[in-house]
Amino acid sequence: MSNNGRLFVVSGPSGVGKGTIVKRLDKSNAVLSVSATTRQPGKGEKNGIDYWFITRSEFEERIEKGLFLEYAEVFGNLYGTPTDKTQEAVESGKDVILEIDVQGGLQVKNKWQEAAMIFIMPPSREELEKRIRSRARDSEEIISKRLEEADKEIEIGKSHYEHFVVNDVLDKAVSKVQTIINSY
Ligand SMILES: Nc1nc2c(ncn2[C@@H]2O[C@H](COP(=O)(O)OP(=O)(O)O)[C@@H](O)[C@H]2O)c(=O)[nH]1
Ligand SMILES: Nc1ncnc2c1ncn2[C@@H]1O[C@H](COP(=O)(O)OP(=O)(O)O)[C@@H](O)[C@H]1O
Repeated sequence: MSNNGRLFVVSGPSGVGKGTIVKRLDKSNAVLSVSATTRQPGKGEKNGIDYWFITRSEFEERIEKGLFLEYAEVFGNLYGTPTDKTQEAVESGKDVILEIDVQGGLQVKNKWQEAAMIFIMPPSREELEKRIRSRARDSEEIISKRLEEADKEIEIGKSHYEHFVVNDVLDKAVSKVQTIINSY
């Protein structure tokens, strides 16, 4: 059928502002995919809205059953995109936005060549560090891990993604991502 929605992968280092950007995209013809994760819910996070919070054994069971479009371990926790919800949305003509890490992004691209790959870049390393700190939820150890990982993610992003948006001024970054989505 011709009126299927499209898949948009949005990746970028932790703290760059992916979550903030995707929340502000036009949802009239697009949905945000809700991932499953084994990490603990953060303050104010709701099951089924921010993530599907499940145990590691439930997650592993779902891997065995082949229920994930992609999954990856990020900072010690498993994260995955449920295939059924994505499929349903796409078949109903909705675009689906996947805010996932680069490992997952590459898996999606392998299975679904038409997926559009968008990478969010920080204006600078200093600004990235500031944003990670501004969330005030990570320990020093986790913060330095996230920064180390950021360099690796950016390298992978540069070689495998098609669209790059620097998240400097938020409104501008949102409209650039929106323009990319609208161009498909
Ligand atoms: N591969 C994959 N990565 C995901 C998924 N959901 C979230 N992530 C990524 O996991 C990382 C950690 O997410 P989270 O715990 O929400 O923290 P934060 O995004 O860094 O604030 C981020 O890079 C997310 O993009 C998913 O379903 N699959
Ligand atoms: N353009 C921006 N300028 C300044 N701060 C931003 C900008 N975009 C996002 N932030 C802030 O940076 C922090 C990390 O953003 P978040 O969306 O949680 O990142 P990610 O989902 O990539 O981990 C949040 O405190 C958010 O409010």
